[in-house]
Amino acid sequence: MTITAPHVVGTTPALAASGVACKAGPRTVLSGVDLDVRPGEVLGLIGSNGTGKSTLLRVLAGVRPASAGEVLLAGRPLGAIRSRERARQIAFVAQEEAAPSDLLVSEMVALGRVPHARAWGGIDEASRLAVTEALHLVDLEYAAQQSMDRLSGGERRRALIARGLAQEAPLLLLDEPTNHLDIKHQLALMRLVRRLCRDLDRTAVVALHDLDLAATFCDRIAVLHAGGLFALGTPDEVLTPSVLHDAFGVLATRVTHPLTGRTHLLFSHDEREIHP
Ligand SMILES: Nc1ncnc2c1ncn2[C@@H]1O[C@H](COP(=O)(O)OP(=O)(O)OP(=O)(O)O)[C@@H](O)[C@H]1O
Repeated sequence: MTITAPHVVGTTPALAASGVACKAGPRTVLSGVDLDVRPGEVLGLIGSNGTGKSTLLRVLAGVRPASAGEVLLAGRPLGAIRSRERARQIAFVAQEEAAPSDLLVSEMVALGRVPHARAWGGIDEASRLAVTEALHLVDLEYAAQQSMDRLSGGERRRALIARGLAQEAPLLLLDEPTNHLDIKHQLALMRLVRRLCRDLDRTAVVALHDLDLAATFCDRIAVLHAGGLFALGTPDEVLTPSVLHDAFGVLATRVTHPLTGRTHLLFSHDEREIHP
């Protein structure tokens, strides 16, 4: 498999996992995961259903303990960082979250500012600006004064992402952020993540099912399969017919977009893998 060197010479990884394992009850879901996330990169996390993408993101975010191994945040053991400090450093947007329905959208997004708030302090000007900016970035300013329970599925998703952006944390961990989004907002969101990392010193790990989005917007891609890290490398290195067949059981063909010249993937079933 294409596993690139785990250590980045001369640069402390923004996030590093070494030998990470995680159990769900008695079952080991993930084991032996070694992964460095380079400052400023967008790292895609792909794999078929149940291969542990969400589990790994939760361990990297510090909201689920590893059963073995260690996670380092900018060189510091994650477990040694207090939760408030961690929340200033890591914005984690989970795959599914029941958004509080009795809040206005702007109030919900302002929850992202809690790690920055002073005790007993109200929302300050910096936080107000961060909330407005986050809503603008996800194209949801128009809904700021709406109740959360009035939002569509895609709007709710964008509101939760806005809450993560309002945290202004250098590390973004996004679990299938494009779920529920229409194609325009999927592309806009991934372009935003790309821009935040390239221009604004953020680093992102993004679990994705859409392999074309992963190919287009990620610097590197980690493939999870069979309880571990199966492949890691640039999209060209990793999104090969061979890796995709092993990891997803499908046949993949690379095609060149006639207008952009970019490589895209077409998929078909491997007849041997189809179950009646
Ligand atoms: N709290 C839990 N209790 C029991 N099993 C769990 C728990 N959390 C995760 N698992 C199991 O761990 C495995 C990995 O789940 P996880 O949600 O990390 O996969 P995933 O790659 O994110 O899947 P998907 O693509 O479907 O979102 C699955 O088999 C799941 O059933």
